[in-house]
Amino acid sequence: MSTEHDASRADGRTAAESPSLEELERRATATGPAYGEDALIVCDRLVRVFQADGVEVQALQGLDLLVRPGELTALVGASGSGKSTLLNILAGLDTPTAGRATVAGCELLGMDARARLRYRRDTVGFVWQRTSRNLLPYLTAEQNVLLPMRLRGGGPRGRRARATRTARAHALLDLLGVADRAALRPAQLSGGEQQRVAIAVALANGPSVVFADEPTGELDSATAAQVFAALRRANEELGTTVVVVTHDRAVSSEVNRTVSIRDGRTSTETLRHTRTGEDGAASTVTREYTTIDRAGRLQLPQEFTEPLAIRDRVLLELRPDHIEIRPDAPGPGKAG
Ligand SMILES: Nc1ncnc2c1ncn2[C@@H]1O[C@H](COP(=O)(O)OP(=O)(O)OP(=O)(O)O)[C@@H](O)[C@H]1O
Repeated sequence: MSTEHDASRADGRTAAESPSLEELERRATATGPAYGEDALIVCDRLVRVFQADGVEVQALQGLDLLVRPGELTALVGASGSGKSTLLNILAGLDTPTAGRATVAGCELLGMDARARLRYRRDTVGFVWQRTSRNLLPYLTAEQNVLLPMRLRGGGPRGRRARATRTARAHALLDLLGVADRAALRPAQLSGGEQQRVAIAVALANGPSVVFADEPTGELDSATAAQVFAALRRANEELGTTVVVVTHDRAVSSEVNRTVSIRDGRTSTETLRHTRTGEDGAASTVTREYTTIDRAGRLQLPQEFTEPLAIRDRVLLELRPDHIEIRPDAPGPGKAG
């Protein structure tokens, strides 16, 4: 028997459309887990509206995103979809018009200047597209990595502490495959080497998350693959959560989770994992998902709706393990 039939009422409205008073009371008092309770990054209905020449631009339109500790996530999307706006908010450089954003327990909306400074110095690390924004040109690679540790201050002083910091800088440069470049200045390094040193700088103070905004935008594809490999190594070896923003869809093959942003909202998500077959051979399985926002809204991709001429409304049927979505049946007037 169809669940659609079960859910129908005499007034033609379904139980979901017209819940009973008891159901409304139950929903109001239900205390499920808080949204994003186990996530490191929580974006809850983020809205960012810009005013440009009297025109309102809705860069983020209620964006929901959860990133769990230890994930390596790519955010992809067309130009203008809202990626940089989101990253600027998560970086603490901009504030949303509405909604909530939390990173490693820090509420980004209510932070005063001092908390914001601490957040940017200790909790998060950044790698930007332009290498000149990442590295100081008059310092060597090693000195660049040491700088955030020095600026942090507060720790032990003296020769021993200096030796510990230097050893950490070397270990990070080594992890990222640029230890032999430690004594060189940025101008003496290739673009890919500069970005790998920049990742070491971002990791210097042991942040919970590294945000990278188009870190391979100025690199050829072979060099870009090396930089992605360095980000992956940081993620795997140090457990650092990494979020990479890019318009390059090819990164999907480099990371386990790719979230697409469309019109200021998350729209689809691709997950990759490795499966070992019965013969012991490993293969990569990739699945694409459509995301459902907190209000239960689902964006149906055009390639699904067009062939079935789906418009305006659809019929939903609840099955034991899935939901069926059907085109609206032709009305009496239309049926031949
Ligand atoms: N400061 C601003 N003032 C006015 N409009 C802005 C501002 N910043 C961004 N926008 C608008 O917000 C929308 C989203 O921009 P955003 O830069 O976040 O997109 P994006 O996905 O990062 O694009 P790209 O890949 O080209 O960098 C665009 O329509 C953009 O024009």
